[in-house]
Amino acid sequence: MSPPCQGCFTFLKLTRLGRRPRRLVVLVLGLDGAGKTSVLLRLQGDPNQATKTSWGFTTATVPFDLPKNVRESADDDQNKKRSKKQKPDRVTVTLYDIGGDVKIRPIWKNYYAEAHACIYVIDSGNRERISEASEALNEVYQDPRMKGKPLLILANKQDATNALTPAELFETLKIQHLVPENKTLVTDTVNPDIDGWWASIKPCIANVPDPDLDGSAFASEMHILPLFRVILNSLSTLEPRCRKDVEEQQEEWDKDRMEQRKRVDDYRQEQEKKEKAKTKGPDIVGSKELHKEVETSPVGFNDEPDQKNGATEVKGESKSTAPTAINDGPQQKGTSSEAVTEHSASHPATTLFGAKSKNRIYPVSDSTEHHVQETPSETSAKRSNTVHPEAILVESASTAGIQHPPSPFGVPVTIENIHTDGHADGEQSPQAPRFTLGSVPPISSPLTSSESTFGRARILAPLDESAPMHTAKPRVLAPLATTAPTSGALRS
Ligand SMILES: Nc1nc2c(ncn2[C@@H]2O[C@H](COP(=O)(O)OP(=O)(O)OP(=O)(O)O)[C@@H](O)[C@H]2O)c(=O)[nH]1
Ligand SMILES: [Mg+2]
Repeated sequence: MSPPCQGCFTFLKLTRLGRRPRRLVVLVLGLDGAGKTSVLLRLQGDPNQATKTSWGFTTATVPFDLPKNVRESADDDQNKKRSKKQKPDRVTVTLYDIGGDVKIRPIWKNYYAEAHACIYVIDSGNRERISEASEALNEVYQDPRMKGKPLLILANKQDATNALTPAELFETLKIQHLVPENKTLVTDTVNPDIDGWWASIKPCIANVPDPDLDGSAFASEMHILPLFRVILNSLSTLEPRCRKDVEEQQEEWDKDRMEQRKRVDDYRQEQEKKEKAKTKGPDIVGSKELHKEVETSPVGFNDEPDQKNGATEVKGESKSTAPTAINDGPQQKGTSSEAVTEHSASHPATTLFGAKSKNRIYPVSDSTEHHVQETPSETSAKRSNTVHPEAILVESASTAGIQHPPSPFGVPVTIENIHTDGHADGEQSPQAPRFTLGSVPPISSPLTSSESTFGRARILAPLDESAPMHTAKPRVLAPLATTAPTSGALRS
């Protein structure tokens, strides 16, 4: 038998000897304020940072060296010596710290497929919310994509007066029925037997820096390294399962996207039909009479085309036929067609715009592709010849659902997720090789109780600064349905 080539040999050496870092994916979940971000900072050796509520998720990719015999290393000298001789397994772990607020919890499920395990953080000092924490945890592990995956429960805030002990949590959480066959759920009082380990509950204080406990020591102390070991031991079954789930999820998202695109196309076609039906008589573009009228009567130009070019029609149609909720309530300053119409009629810039741009009623380009809405926005103009994008609010199930939708316009769009605290995450559609971020007019009215903060997005049509005037116009924005979730990063 011929010896393996040098490259193959190196590869074999790396994999066989366990030196090749393996990437594990672990979700860090729990209610808001439980201490997830604090745990993450602690693992990264940076516990002094102040945390604030995470509106989205943060990821940290951290390398860890797993001692060979994690389970015995604490109390068995022989094993200690033996494992010292053996090189540790090097793993790279991507930890997803996802916000725990009730409004953001729906996005947790978007990460189940790729996760190998979960660290669930509980504020053990907050007895009023233990049942909520238990419900949320049960929901996670009832999902087929999470069932049976290793779980570590951190009974955090053990420094709080009246904090529940791990044993009390063990009783309260009611997750025994989720324990897979031949696996055990253990509290800190039992040294976890790695092979039969499904879940462990570990007392934790995440936000108090301890000079003797760096990230790695903290991970070891908190059963986080044993958790990684459990994952490694089950990787041969976990990995194919994750791959299959991720593929299925991707297919589902692609299907959603296609359906969404179809809805938008149908909507557009319907709009076009109605628009055509309203422009009775000869086609506007071919009408010499209209040309004449436009050139001689700027006032008529402003009034008449507004009725015809789609601005008012979009308003009417969006109310009655939009496949998803287009909210053109008063808070959408400059976004509803109503606002557009008022603006067109009253703002002095309208005349200027109308007089300048014949494209207004004779759209030059791609009019079959996009409706063109040509009302200038006086508030957000950044350059004199820029027509600023109008926006609509759409509703969606969650932030994840609107984070990276495919552009419904066939051109890149910018998505702004608006949050209760007023901050917005500018997100780009994946089809956005380049676009200009429009300045987003603030939402002036508070969100109504029926509107989830994460259920609203402002979608801005693109502006291409380098494009000729007619292509830099704002588009009439079609409604966007609930869309595929994503794995992009939201700022927290
Ligand atoms: N007393 C005490 N406070 C803690 C502990 N761990 C975290 N905290 C504090 O609890 C608060 C919330 O912690 P975070 O880490 O931001 O909580 P989170 O789970 O990330 O919360 P969301 O991002 O809202 O989901 C912060 O003020 C932390 O300093 C702990 O062990 N003991
Ligand atoms: Mg957080």
